[in-house]
Amino acid sequence: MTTIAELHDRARQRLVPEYYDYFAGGAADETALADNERAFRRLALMPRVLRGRADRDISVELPGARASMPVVVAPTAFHRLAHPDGELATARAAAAAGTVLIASMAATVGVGEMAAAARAVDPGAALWFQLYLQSDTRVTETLVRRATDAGCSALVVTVDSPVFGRHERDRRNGFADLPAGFAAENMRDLPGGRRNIEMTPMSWEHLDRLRASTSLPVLLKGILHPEDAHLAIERGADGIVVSNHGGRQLDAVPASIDALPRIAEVAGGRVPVLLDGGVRRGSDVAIALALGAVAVGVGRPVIWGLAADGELGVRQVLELLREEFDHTLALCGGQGPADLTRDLVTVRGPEGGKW
Ligand SMILES: Cc1cc2nc3c(=O)[nH]c(=O)nc-3n(C[C@H](O)[C@H](O)[C@H](O)COP(=O)(O)O)c2cc1C
Ligand SMILES: O=C(O)C(=O)c1ccccc1
Repeated sequence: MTTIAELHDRARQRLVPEYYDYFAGGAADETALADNERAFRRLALMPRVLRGRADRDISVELPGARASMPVVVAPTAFHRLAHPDGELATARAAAAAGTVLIASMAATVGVGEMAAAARAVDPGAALWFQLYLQSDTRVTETLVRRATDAGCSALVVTVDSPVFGRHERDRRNGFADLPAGFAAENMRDLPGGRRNIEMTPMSWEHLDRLRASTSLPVLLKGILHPEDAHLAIERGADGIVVSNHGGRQLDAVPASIDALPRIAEVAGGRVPVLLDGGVRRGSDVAIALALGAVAVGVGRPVIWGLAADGELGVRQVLELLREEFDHTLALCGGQGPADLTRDLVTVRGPEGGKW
C-alpha cells in the first residue's frame, strides 16, 4: 500500500457495511466532513530553496510526551468493530511509531490494557486519555484515576459534544449501540452503576473541578471559536485541539484547518495548539504546522489501517505520514517543524491569498 487512500479502499472492502458507515460517516449532510479534506486542497505551500539540510529532525515536544513526529493518534471509539485486536493493535502501532496515542473513553479495550500493550512494544510509549466530563463527578474522577493508574501523561477533554451528533447513516442502518459481545471497557464498574457514556452540557466550572482533581496536563478538544481558545487559556488549559470532531457533531462548522489560524493567533505560543480533521497526507501535516499547529491528530486513517491489516495496517498509516511529512519538509527547505512558518502557506488560485 502506498497511500492512505489505498488503505481506505481496502478497509471499505473488509468492513461490515454498517460499521464502515459508522466510522466513515459525519453529521447531517456531511458538509464539514467533506470540507475537512477539501480545505487542505484549497491551500498550497510555497517552498523555500537553497536552505534545506539532510539531517532533518521531525520530533516534537508535547504536553507530557515527546513524539517522534508531529502526528498523533486521535481518539476514536470502538476499534474492535474494525479488527478483532481492536485498540491493542492501535496501541502497539502507535508505540512502534514513537507517537502519542489518545485513548478514547469509548474504547472497546480498557485504557490499562492499551497502556500495557503499548509498553510491551516500547516502555517509554506515551498515552493520553480522552474523556467526556460526566455530570456525576465521581464517574469522571474514577475515569481519571484509571487513566492515571495506566500511566497516561495528559487528559484530553472533548468539549464539542453537549449532545450526540446527528449521524444519519447510523440512523438509516439502525446502528445505535455496540453489538452484543463488545463493550466500552473503560465504563465498567463505575460509581452509580452507569455503563453508558453521557453527553451532556457542561461548563467551565466543571473543568475547573477536573483541573483541581488532577496534576495531569489538561487539553481541550473541539475548539473552533477564537474566544473559546482565549477562555481556555485564561482558565489554565494546557493545550487546545482545534477540531470539528471529524464532521460528526455540528455539520454547519468550518473545516478544522480553516479555524486554525485565528486560534493559533489567540494562543500566541502560550499553549500548544493541535489540530485534527481531514489530515490524509504529509503535506496536510505541513500546512497545519505552518498555520500554527504543533502537531495533528489522525482519526479515520488509523481506523482504515486497522481494518485493512490490524497492527501492521496502523503502522503503515503512521509510517506513510512520517515519510510524506519528512519529504514535504525537505522539499520546503526545512530542517525541522519550526521552519514551517505561516508565510509558506497560500490559497490556491491565480491571486494567491492574504495571510
Ligand atoms: C468513528 C469515530 C469515532 C470517534 N470517537 C471519538 C471519541 O470517542 N472521542 C473523541 O473525542 N473524538 C472522537 N472522534 C473524533 C476524532 O477524535 C477526531 O476529531 C476526528 O476523527 C478527526 O478527523 P479525521 O477522522 O478526519 O482524522 C471520533 C471520530 C470517528 C471517525
Ligand atoms: O462517534 C463519535 O464521534 C464519538 O465521539 C463517540 C462518543 C461516545 C461513544 C462513541 C463514540
